[in-house]
Amino acid sequence: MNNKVIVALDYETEKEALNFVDQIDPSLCRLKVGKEMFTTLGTHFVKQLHSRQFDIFLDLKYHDIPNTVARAVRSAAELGVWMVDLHASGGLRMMETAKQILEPYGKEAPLLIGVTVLTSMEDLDLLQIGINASPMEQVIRLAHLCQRAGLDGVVCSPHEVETLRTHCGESFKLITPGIRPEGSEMGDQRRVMTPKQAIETGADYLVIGRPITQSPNPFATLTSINQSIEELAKNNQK
Ligand SMILES: O=c1ccn([C@@H]2O[C@H](COP(=O)(O)O)[C@@H](O)[C@H]2O)c(=O)[nH]1
Repeated sequence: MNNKVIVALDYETEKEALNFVDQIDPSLCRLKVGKEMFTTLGTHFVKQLHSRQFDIFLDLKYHDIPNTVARAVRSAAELGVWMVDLHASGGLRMMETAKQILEPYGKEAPLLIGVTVLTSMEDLDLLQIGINASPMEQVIRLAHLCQRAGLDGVVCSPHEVETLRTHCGESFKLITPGIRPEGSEMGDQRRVMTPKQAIETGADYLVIGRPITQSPNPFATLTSINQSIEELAKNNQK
């Protein structure tokens, strides 16, 4: 079971998404349902993926007042997703309230993850929204806040993984979008690494969308990424 790759299912239609999903199985990857597909298809789509036994990361990046976010997180828990996220910049009280509402679910609760600084952002983007800090500084600050709120981990770029591992410890989950296999287009992403580099730096999970979903052969691309990760693991065991 390769547990490291989470494929971002950012398709326009259910048909396109299921066409890909039906070529793969849960031993190859987990799946991320984000704003585009959830807004179009809703919980029905997540249930369809669950019926195929996939672990689902519901990536809706909640950012609202504490009560609203907590109730949305509870709905995600009721849906049975494996992981759900919120924007850490929503603040400590928002995150603590979301964590508390998951208490009755015990071990069945989804992993609750804080989004730090979007991987599409660099220094200038932060300055434009009034944050006079580098992405690294802001990610560290928000990751500490997430830990204080009792969250299970953060979304960050692969560039911050090594530093966060030192600051936040081994069990704090580090989820990294901004993954670009060699030769693939950056698109809107800014803080990127290849799958191999991201694993080497210590990321727990790699979120990969367009390099797989827009590949002429998504199955082959996913397989080749998995192979490169497995080779690394084998080499590290030697
Ligand atoms: O900081 C973030 C947080 C979330 N994402 C999401 O990950 C995927 C990445 O897709 P690519 O096509 O591989 O760029 C996408 O669904 C984003 O919403 C992120 O990129 N950065």
